[in-house]
Amino acid sequence: MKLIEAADYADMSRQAARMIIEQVKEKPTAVLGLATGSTVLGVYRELAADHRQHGTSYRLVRTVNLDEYVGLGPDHPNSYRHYMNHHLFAQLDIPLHETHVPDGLAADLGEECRRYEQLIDALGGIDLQLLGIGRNGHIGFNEPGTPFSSTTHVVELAASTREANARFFPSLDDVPHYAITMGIATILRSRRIVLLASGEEKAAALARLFEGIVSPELPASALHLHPDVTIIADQKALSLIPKEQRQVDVP
Ligand SMILES: N[C@@H]1[C@@H](O)[C@H](O)[C@@H](COP(=O)(O)O)O[C@@H]1O
Repeated sequence: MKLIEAADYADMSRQAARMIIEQVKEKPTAVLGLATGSTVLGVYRELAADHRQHGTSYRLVRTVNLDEYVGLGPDHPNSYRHYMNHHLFAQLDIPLHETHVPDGLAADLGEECRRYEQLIDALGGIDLQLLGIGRNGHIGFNEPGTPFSSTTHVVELAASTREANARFFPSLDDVPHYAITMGIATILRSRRIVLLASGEEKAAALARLFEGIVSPELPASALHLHPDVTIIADQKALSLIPKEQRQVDVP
């Protein structure tokens, strides 16, 4: 694992966007694995600005998102499909049919999970997967206890995750209880992974990640098993890790 220490949220966002832009320039047909949430919003703003100002093209890029709420469709303002269309896809020249998000309205959710898994393989696998991290160390919606062998599956959201995401909904009761998420094994099949962390509320999860213990109790710790992971974290997210311990070449 490689750590890039960013000064703050804006610096983290710029550095992550730079990596994505370089990936797309190097391989115009790249498959990008994308995430939702607050952390990655700055990255998407940077990509949109770069597209406007410098014309980086996404015409041949394909994308797959990590997860989606069960029961929320593209028109629902809180669905991840809606988020992606609004914050990123509408700002780029990417054809919408080349962007993929699990279908939270699928009648047969098990079948949808199998379809999504096969789709990722059919696209040739993910070149660069962008990740945020939950306060409990989740990646995608893989909550603590999820086996590292998991592929795309339906998950019941932890109470703490529903509470953390309630800020986007009218009330806690409106937050869905279930989601479809890429599994840990799906994420680990990506060729490169970039995990972002910003702010004090992520400091505890990041400190546990830096302890180097590899356990399903901290889903993000599966990233220690991957050969090409870059963490870009700002000073607040790193605040519980003494400077001399900011080495992550473990285990
Ligand atoms: N499913 C999403 C994750 O994909 C996201 O990375 C994480 C952090 O979200 P945020 O960036 O808003 O803190 O939690 C959410 O529940």
